[in-house]
Amino acid sequence: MEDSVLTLSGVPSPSDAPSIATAGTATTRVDGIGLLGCGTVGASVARRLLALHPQLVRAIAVRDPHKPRAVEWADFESDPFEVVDDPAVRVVVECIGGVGLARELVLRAIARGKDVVTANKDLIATEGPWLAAFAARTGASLRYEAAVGGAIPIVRAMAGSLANEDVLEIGGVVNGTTNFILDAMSDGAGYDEALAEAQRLGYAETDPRADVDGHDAAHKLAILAGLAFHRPSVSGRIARRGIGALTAEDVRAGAERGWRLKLLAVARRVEEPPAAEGDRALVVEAGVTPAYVPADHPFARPRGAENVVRVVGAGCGELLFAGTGAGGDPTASAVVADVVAALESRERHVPAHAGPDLQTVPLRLPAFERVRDGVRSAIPVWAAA
Ligand SMILES: NC(=O)C1=CN([C@@H]2O[C@H](COP(=O)(O)OP(=O)(O)OC[C@H]3O[C@@H](n4cnc5c(N)ncnc54)[C@H](OP(=O)(O)O)[C@@H]3O)[C@@H](O)[C@H]2O)C=CC1
Ligand SMILES: N[C@@H](CC=O)C(=O)O
Repeated sequence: MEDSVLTLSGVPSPSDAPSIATAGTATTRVDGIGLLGCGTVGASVARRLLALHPQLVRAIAVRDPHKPRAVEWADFESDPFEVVDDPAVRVVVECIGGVGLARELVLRAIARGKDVVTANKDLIATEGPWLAAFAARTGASLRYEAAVGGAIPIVRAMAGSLANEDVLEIGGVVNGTTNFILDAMSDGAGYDEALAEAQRLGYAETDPRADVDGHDAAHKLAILAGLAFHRPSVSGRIARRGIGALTAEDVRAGAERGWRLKLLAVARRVEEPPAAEGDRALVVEAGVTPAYVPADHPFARPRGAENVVRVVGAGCGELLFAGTGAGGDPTASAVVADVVAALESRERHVPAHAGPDLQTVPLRLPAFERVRDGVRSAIPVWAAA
């Protein structure tokens, strides 16, 4: 039983998990909240939680407790493990990011049966499938609405209202930083100045290469695809191209034809091989790529740090989820909703997927090719309905 949880097919199985898993799984009965990280997202979360539930916030851990912050809190902790271990903390809110320390902290919280809320798409898109299975074993819950689309409630919609939909396609514009940059470039700004502004506004990841190289969008697409197609799905298998090589000339060439240049992240069903031993295998085309989008298409609409996720289902038809996809306050809105759901335990947490991993093949789109100054460029065009 233990092995089946820790070795989900094709998903990395951290070697330290068994010892942590057996370290203690007692579920606490308190309602305290422990916040890990108080940066762009964490500070907004702290302000919202302190306004809503001041008596429930037990501890906030940061790297540098002496740094000035716009959060009214007297005693910042420097040891996040102490916050996780605090018997008064039942809900651990991870806003540190990355897959090193954050992963250790989330594992520890789950091992102790505590509810975990995280905005960390990197962690969920690389280890989410087995973390969810691990949480199911210890009685913990794992919620990550903020990991995709900032304030847009797409994770909850996919895990709840659309859980039984036959999804044919999911995706769209899921990275606010790159959308902000491409938008600014179409208004005449330079790439570097637009990126610097996105960083100043708190949209970009700590290392902005995660945004511009398409990693962040691939993480979000893996999470969406897992939810849409009910299969363990990790971002390392998603074909990815970023926006770093795009020029103002590329933006202009599209605009002349009525197209906007967007970083798209889309997964769509292409085939379904015959059932094997009761488990349906499922293949989807998935990719992150810059693409020209006709100006009247929903994918062309996001401005600045906005995102749009389109779900196309056999039953529901086309559904659009749009809104602010990055920044402290919009992301905190989703984090706090998860915290309240965990406190009230009134909604089931995001399900652990079973069965064979989602099989992905690269997204195929027609390309617009042109030669300028002897250099050939080919940028895909989103021509689908
Ligand atoms: N920014 C955004 O728009 C969005 C971000 N996210 C995700 O939210 C998460 C946080 O992002 P963001 O707020 O932008 O990141 P920041 O870099 O602004 O904040 C990170 C926080 O983690 C703290 N931290 C780092 N190391 C430690 C440590 N060893 N012990 C305790 N605390 C530590 C930092 O402390 P200190 O302040 O002392 O340096 C800081 O408060 C990431 O997973 C990100 O991908 C999700 C959606 C949107
Ligand atoms: N860096 C991310 C932040 C939100 O997820 C983005 O730009 O979308």
